[in-house]
Amino acid sequence: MSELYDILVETPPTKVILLALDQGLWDCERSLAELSALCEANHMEAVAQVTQKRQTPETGIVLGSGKLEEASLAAETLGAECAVFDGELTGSQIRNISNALGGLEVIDRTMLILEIFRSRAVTNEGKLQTELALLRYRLPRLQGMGEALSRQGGGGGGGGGARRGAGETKLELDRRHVHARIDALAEKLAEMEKRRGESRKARAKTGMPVVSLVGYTNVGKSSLMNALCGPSVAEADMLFATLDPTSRKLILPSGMAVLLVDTVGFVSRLPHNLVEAFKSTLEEAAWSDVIIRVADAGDEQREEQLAVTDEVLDGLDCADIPRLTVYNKCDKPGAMSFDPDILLTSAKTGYGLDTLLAKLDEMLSDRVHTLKVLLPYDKLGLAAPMRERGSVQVEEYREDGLYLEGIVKTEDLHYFEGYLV
Ligand SMILES: Nc1nc2c(ncn2[C@@H]2O[C@H](COP(=O)(O)OP(=O)(O)OP(=O)(O)O)[C@@H](O)[C@H]2O)c(=O)[nH]1
Repeated sequence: MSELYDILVETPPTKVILLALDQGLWDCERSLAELSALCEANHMEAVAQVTQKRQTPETGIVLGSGKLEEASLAAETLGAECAVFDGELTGSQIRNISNALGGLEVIDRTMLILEIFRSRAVTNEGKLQTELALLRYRLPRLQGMGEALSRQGGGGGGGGGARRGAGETKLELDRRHVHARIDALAEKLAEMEKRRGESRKARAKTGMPVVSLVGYTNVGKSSLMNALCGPSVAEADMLFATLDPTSRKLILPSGMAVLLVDTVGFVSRLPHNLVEAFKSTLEEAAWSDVIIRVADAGDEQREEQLAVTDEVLDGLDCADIPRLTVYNKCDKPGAMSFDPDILLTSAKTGYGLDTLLAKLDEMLSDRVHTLKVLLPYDKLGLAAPMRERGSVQVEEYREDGLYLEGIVKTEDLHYFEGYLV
């Protein structure tokens, strides 16, 4: 993150012009608003937007030549250095549009999202995955792209030349080199994926129930995590503040300790290669005991977004994991009104957080038991499952042993048979 903040402080945002083709397939205005926020998240400022309503794209240049002339003029007048198209473009479309705009650099929505993911990646695996996704997407589009993206903080971090490819200009990006880099990245990632599986197994052994927060970007997942566990995860009013899953320990009212996992936020029309690239990140959700689907109570599209969230989760083999829906940001003016059947929360004011915790306790209740035990002094090791995977509420060293009152996981119950009080 510090790298990003340095860039934000040092340089003014790159001015860009947004281009969109409105075929009536989705809410174009809303999509452009999201694109503008994406630009902001990548240190770019949208100074104008040019939209054309038409059923079929113009051959080669997508928008009509008159529209592109209009865009070219607006870009020149407003000092835009780059045009961002709200959709996916092929390599030749990028070249053609760039030519029609007098050589202005052209990028597309997917590239922008991939670049944001790359610059926000925290873990080594996240960095490699994002670089791989970006290189794979850029490879057939090398010509026609310029430097606006590469100026947004390429390089740095990620061990030696590990990230050079993603930050270079088109001239430096020799196809052969990119191919070799893609192969090397894919190989390293396969290795890491294997190790990741092993660490998941290790986590499963610790036995703490896992609860993951999933949902669209900016709905307040990191804020909820902070409000529930105390501050520590970076939070920003920009998209994609979270790239890698972050886990924190959360103590429920019953005393049960759970691992709360924050996952990467979804975006509308998530590019296919991006889903692939982040599959292992989203798969965290598949390893949970409970999935909390977070929606923005003030967003009109919340139900559609929840449906997309479910679709993605279903593709990740999560069908049998209980889901809890939380409508966050209920403090916002115009948010949903109170309904006893709906779990409304505000990470900002703390409203509903107690109910959320109680609900988690209820959903996980069959996972734990409350016990009173007296462990003889030669059996003190048995206290470990209660200390590490449950919680100790009363602890007294007595003449005949250690007296404990607390919570243990159901699968640990057998350790205490024979010592119950
Ligand atoms: N009014 C209000 N704003 C909130 C609430 N929760 C979060 N926000 C704001 O919403 C913005 C996004 O919050 P985050 O917690 O970063 O959202 P996220 O879902 O983790 O986003 P990604 O990391 O992009 O997936 C921030 O500006 C928060 O301050 C809330 O309950 N009420």
